[in-house]
Amino acid sequence: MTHKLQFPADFIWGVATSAYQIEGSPLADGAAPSNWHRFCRVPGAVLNGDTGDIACDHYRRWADDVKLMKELGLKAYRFSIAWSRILPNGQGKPNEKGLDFYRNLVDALVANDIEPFVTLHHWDLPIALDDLGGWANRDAAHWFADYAHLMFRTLEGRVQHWTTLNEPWVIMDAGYMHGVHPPGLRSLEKAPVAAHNLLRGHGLAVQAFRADGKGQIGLVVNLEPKYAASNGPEDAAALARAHAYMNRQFLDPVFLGAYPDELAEIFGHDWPRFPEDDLKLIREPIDFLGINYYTRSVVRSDPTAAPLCASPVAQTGAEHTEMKWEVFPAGLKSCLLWVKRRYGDIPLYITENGAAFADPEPKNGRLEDPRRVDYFRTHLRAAHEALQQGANLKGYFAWSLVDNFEWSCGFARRFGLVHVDYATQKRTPKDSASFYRQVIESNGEEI
Ligand SMILES: N#[N+]C[C@@H]1[C@@H](O)[C@H](O)[C@@H](O)[C@@H]2O[C@H]12
Repeated sequence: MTHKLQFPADFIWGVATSAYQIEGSPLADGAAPSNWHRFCRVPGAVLNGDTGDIACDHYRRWADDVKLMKELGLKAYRFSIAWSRILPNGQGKPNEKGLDFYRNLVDALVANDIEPFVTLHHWDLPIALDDLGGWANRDAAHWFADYAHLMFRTLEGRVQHWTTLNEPWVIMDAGYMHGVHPPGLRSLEKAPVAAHNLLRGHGLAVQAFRADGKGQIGLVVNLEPKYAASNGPEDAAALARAHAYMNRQFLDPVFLGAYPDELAEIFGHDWPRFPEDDLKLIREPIDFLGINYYTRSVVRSDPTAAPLCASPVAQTGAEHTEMKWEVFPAGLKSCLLWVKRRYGDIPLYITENGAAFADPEPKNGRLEDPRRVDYFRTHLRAAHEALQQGANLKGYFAWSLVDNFEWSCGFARRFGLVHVDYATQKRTPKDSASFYRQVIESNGEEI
């Protein structure tokens, strides 16, 4: 049954991808390897030993993919720029062919009335900078700001919506705390330093944008609402720690100018003392916030799970995706309203929302994915409820345009509205793509 939902007339409907996950050709036309190009070659790092060497071959098929976006009726396209195509050494002399790729992509999007939303950094750091310590090096903030400034000038007037970082929490947690992303560290000492330098880089890039950019600039964070497993004080304290570590660690400094107190408790003597000027820089005002939402988690106190001492409690009776994430649309609404209550009426975009399910193979040019259709339907309804309750929501980007390289899961998890046959690179729109096209055409009425 469809509901007649009214979204704002200027609501933006799009899809999202990222460079390393779809482009392939990581060393083409003067590009240098990224940290992910190297990390994929660490035995056991990526399921089935998959790499982004080919991925969705988007670097070569970009024009056809823009045509596909047009056919799907998309109004906006969120994508990231591969830093190591632009600055092979991470800094210094730009690679003109790398700049040309993104100039051509953006021009094709604009020519097809598809609004480009550009993410400057979606995890793929030039290997040269990784070798200098990556985000644990305080200079990383300046390397990033210089790269950002170059892109603002290169795409000036063609791109009106920029975001600095995609999910800095994942870069910190997966790359520096748990070692499952590059640089593969498990360091209580370096993780908070990397997080802080990511935020400093964000602040410096925003300052560069204010000086030399046009349009709007924001940040993209992943939010996962936390629910206590019981009403007991221990689980409440565990929830507070988990919530501060994942949901407040980046937003409190950006919007409130201070880190959550819980982080000093979590990191203990490894929690650094940060210069006050840093926090002033991090608080550079932004124009909008991007929220990536996938699921929620229920947490309990767990003294054996240092340093957070909080562990997730499996919701066995609930529906889950192939990522083992609970399908929980209400969490999207609570995220949007929590941000408004805590940080004010900042314009919001849902910059990623989607699900991996065990899709069948295409048959006669069609692929039925009812669970993904239902995932989008229930989450769009939750987004609409948040809008009705005052969320300043400006747009929605489905993750993802195409099946793609799902980081440490390789190609074993498919999130796309469009199926990719990786042997032939044939694209086949799934039923969810048709559903989404109707949603866009009706501006949300047909949900
Ligand atoms: N996993 N998963 C799907 C999706 C990932 O593919 C994106 O690159 C990230 O921004 C975010 O984690 C979400």
